[in-house]
Amino acid sequence: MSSNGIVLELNQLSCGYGDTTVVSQLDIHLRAGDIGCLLGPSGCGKTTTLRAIAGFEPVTGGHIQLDGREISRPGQQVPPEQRQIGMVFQDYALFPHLTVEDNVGFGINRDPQRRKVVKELLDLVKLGAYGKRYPHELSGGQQQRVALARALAPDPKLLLLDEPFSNLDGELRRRLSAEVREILKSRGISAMLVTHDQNEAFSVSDHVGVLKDGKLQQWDTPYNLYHEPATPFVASFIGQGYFIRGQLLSPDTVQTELGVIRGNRAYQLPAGSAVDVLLRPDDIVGQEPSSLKAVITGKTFLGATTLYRLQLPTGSTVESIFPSHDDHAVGESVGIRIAADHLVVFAARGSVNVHAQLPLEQVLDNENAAESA
Ligand SMILES: Nc1ncnc2c1ncn2[C@@H]1O[C@H](COP(=O)(O)OP(=O)(O)OP(=O)(O)O)[C@@H](O)[C@H]1O
Repeated sequence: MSSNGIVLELNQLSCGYGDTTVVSQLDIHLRAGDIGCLLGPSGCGKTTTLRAIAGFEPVTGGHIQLDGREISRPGQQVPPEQRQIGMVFQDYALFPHLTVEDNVGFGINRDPQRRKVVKELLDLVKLGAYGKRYPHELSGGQQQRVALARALAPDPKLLLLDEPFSNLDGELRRRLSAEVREILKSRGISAMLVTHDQNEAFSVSDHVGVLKDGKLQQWDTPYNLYHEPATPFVASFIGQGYFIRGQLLSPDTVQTELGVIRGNRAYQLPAGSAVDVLLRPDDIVGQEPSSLKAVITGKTFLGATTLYRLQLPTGSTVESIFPSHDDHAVGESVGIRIAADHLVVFAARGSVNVHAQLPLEQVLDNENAAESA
């Protein structure tokens, strides 16, 4: 680890294919022992970034440092096998003709401790009894655990995981991702994951970078990405929610159709500015009696809770999570109240009409237009 506790640094990193820049001026610092994640829509450059870190793609701008040592810059790069980076791929990529033990020990053939290390790692991934089996005799989840043990055997400085759970489904996927986090944390292993699954990103990682069109929108904790999104894109890509139009009354209060809402900070916009206020389903709760009424237009039963889509008197739509025993029918009018600790506000890109509600897609289109202007 370098003296500042950072294991991986991407500084103004750019890379691409031929003349096409795919990833542009990325700044990411991963602390030693942390699990980072690159998250974003298909084609935003997640895998390209991971491959650049691994040394499979040259960089066209900026540089990458691992453990205080520069490993990539334009025209110069340390070969992948000399980077001390382990990789786990979506398709496991195990050697079919080698036993589980030999797969795990493959990268440490000359290590006198090989047997001991292999045993320890197989125990770590809960496959101690499977050493003599071949990959085709294992389930998908077990094969991925072997791949993880194999990647950890040479004691890498950093582990890269490219969509490691996407060949698995449902419950197994959720369980294995939690297990992998526990394994990495128990050994203090630094890792960077690529996924397009937000739940997976949140359950595995300490920090998540949201990419859009090869640019980093925000590198932050899952909590902050959800509650303090830095851009309208992050606000819409992460979690659920609707924007309603508002007007800033003072640095921390906004007039909206749901009344005056006080935020948790001073917003850097002049009083009177038109703003778009993000309301997540957990920012609106049921309350009876309440002068604030909304009509239920949609209902999704989620088990412990129910997600309701609500229409406000002005026609705007918001969503709200109710405890599931607080059961209502579509068409019913319910009392609500705002319970937003973290009020997320962006400068509105349209008219100052407080009651106008922009569809999210339009907010994003406006943002795109502003970016390319
Ligand atoms: N070998 C290649 N040659 C040329 N273009 C490529 C190559 N690999 C990827 N690209 C392009 O680079 C862009 C980013 O691809 P990348 O695989 O990094 O995206 P991603 O975010 O990982 O997407 P996904 O979630 O779909 O895997 C895409 O437009 C893709 O078409």
